[in-house]
Amino acid sequence: MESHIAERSAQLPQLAEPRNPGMELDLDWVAAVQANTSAIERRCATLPGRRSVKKDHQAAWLLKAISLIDLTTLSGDDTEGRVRRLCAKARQPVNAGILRSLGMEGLTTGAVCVYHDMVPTAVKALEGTGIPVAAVSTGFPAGLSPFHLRLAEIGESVSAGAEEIDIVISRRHVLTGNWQALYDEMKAFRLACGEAHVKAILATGELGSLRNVARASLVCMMAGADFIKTSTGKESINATLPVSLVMIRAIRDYYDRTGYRVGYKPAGGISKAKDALMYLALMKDELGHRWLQPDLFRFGASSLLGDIERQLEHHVTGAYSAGYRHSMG
Ligand SMILES: O=C[C@H](O)COP(=O)(O)O
Repeated sequence: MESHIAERSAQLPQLAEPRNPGMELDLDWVAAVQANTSAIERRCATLPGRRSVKKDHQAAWLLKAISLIDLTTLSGDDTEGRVRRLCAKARQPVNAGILRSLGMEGLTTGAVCVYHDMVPTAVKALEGTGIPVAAVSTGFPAGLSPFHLRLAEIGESVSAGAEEIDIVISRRHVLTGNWQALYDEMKAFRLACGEAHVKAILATGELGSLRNVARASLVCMMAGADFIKTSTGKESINATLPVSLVMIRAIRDYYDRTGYRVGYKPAGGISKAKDALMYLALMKDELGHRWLQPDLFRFGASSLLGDIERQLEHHVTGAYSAGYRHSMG
């Protein structure tokens, strides 16, 4: 059992994906974008029943999910100690004995995601591991600080060693249909990131309609986003399956039209292993295996890993441990 679980969860050899360079803003394409809400909701309603994977398959998918987590702490009371503990968890996400028995020693999370002030601590704690640090930026979560400060914040996080920058867009540009302003803003953010990869947080729960989500996704990709991400985790509605379907299909359309693969990051409120499996099934159905690699898919999650660890422990030992035994920070 062990070796084939490891085999099934092994990542594809690292593929060199060219970065999305973006393109001119194509307002005709943006205007033509539609989202059929009832068809999208019908499609998502079929997911929970149809896609349950069992036993060894489930363990393999859960191990895969771990490699795709941006292990996150974004709290006002974050301390260096909490971030160091989180980084230790990113380096060894599951109890060593369990990983050994599943043949998955060396497994890590996809990244660690923190506020700017915590970047140096995380970079130091992850030295030599190859695990990147992601910084939320641009006045996260509201994104309403002065524009020049939002650009400067990106630069400071990159200088401090963040390899990934999660920016927040100005929701008002979407709500007022000012696609040029959204495009210009996103383009400036991408430029400020330099070599660091940029994830565009749309805050979908605040965009008013699925059509707006689809159009904002497209404009951010046109402006050079490496990833599009649902939420900050601070909106009252965060990642959902319908929003994910809309964003994933926007990614597919963009790929079909330009040949560039953009990544997807659902974030906020994903805390159960079974929910993670549903997202992975959706990705596989809509975009295929290539999009299940850390360079093209991440979960933004602060507590998902704890539940996955519990499920894996149950898989190996037959018993569930209490949730408090799997705290993150
Ligand atoms: O980007 C990540 C989110 O802020 C995490 O949200 P969560 O705490 O609901 O998992």
